[in-house]
Amino acid sequence: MPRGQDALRLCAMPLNVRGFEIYSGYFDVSEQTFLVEEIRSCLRAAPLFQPVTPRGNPMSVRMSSAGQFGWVSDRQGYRYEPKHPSGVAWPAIPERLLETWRDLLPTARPPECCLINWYASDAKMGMHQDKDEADMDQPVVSVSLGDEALFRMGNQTKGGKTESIWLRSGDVVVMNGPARRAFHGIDRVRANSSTLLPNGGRINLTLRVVT
Ligand SMILES: O=C(O)CCC(=O)C(=O)O
Ligand SMILES: [Fe+2]
Repeated sequence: MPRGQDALRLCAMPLNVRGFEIYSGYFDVSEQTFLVEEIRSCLRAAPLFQPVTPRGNPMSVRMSSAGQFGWVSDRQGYRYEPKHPSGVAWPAIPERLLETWRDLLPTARPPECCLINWYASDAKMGMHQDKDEADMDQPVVSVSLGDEALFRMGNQTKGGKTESIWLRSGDVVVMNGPARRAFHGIDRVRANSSTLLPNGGRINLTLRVVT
């Protein structure tokens, strides 16, 4: 159920926080439900796994990917791989997400990875930069589904002042320009703040150009 161009334009004015463009309520509930179904189908082909940091610490977020490349982390480091750890190819990126990318970023190259992050209510993601991509001038698009999460936005170097915002189900964040290289992370998830996912938790989808 692709949404009409007019509907897309209605939410074209994002909130700008330190260069992070936040499209609040970009997806309505029926579109969120559709996306969850699409992601469930991706996860049947490429199940969630628990990544380990290069230092050997398990991450609290479980992950998988769709697209030509998937992001993985283990003792060998952070990187993109053409296959899921089980050896199967990653499933295709759902068309609705490709459409969103084209809507928000008509001049960017198409995304080659959709990282699927799954947060249980106690999961978080430490402050980091997205910097495993070859062309860091290409934007990143992030979609939030399910429980709300406190998203912290910092600077292009570690430390300094930060600002936080609660991301809700259906929100989309574009990281482009200086914000593309800015530190960011998820401090916490607010349990039971959404009814989208029957067992609670949060899904974050991050679209990226890898090569
Ligand atoms: O979960 C989020 O909203 C952010 C995810 C993120 O920063 C990442 O996957 O690199
Ligand atoms: Fe990130």
